[in-house]
Amino acid sequence: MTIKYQGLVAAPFTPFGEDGQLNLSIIPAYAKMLRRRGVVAAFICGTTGEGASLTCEEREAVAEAWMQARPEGFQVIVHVGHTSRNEACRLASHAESIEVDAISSMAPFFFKPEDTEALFDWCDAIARSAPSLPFYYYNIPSMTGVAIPARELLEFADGRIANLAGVKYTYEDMDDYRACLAIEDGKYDILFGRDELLLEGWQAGAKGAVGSTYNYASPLYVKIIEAVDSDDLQEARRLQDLSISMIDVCNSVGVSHLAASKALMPMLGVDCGPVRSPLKQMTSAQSDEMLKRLEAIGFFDFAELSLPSV
Ligand SMILES: CC(=O)N[C@H](C=O)[C@@H](O)[C@H](O)[C@H](O)CO
Ligand SMILES: CC(=O)C(=O)O
Repeated sequence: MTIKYQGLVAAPFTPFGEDGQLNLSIIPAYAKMLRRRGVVAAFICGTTGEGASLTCEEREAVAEAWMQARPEGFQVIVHVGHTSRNEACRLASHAESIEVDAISSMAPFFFKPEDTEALFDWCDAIARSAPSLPFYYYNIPSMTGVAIPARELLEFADGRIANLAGVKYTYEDMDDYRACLAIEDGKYDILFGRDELLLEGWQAGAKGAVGSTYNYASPLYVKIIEAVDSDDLQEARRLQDLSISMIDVCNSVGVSHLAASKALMPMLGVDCGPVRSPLKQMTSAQSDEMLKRLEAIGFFDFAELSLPSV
């Protein structure tokens, strides 16, 4: 399989109105904004999209909205993972019926696969429900509690899942990451998913990356990739340090990183509204504090945004 995604893939927030219901009307502007800021595709209804907090009907509606809104050449990858395999399979066939570009599933996170074979069975059933679409296993042990090395899954599944395209790799096991890339010299597309380690991922051989912070800080990451590609490691490290400081700020204002960073989106012209229960919404005092701290690290310059007038 040739490499499919080259560059930055954003994992969009799911837009809600103040009533907590889906607000699909902003998705066309969201897709255009991402593309204008150097993003090549969207990975929807995953972690950042609060996929696990949506009903299946809502997830289908979000996928349909992105498919209708997407600009020419912009790709849509749909996360279909669920704790019920039947629901995941149903979401996969829906995604195929609306002709999305690829699907992905994380491991189930309540009853968990106990070994590689059980994880393979899970992925196999979902991949077979959308046989015409590339399937990516979404490796995210921090959220699922499933830390089966992705290399083991790929080796076990090799030749058995015809549409297995690769892994969306949100973990910091760089040995395993490299081992995945090395299988038959790059047979699989291994999308890197730790934004704070993009430099390390790119040096290891990543060609594509999926992340939440590419929603609002893509210009910074475009420059990290350019710096690594031109062997300017000093500059790449300086820029990656800015990414780490930015993520540290959003991690330390008293709510989840997701809730804090979702509150940045109005600055990009796409107000994604509140987060959904059980996540906590940030207060306006926390938001002011976050903006002050982001300004102090130069966020508005490196993310190419203008400081909101509050
Ligand atoms: C747990 C989580 O949301 N992981 C995201 C993607 O997979 C990342 O994009 C992180 O949000 C990002 O690396 C900041 O920690
Ligand atoms: C960041 C990411 O990939 C996700 O939200 O699923």
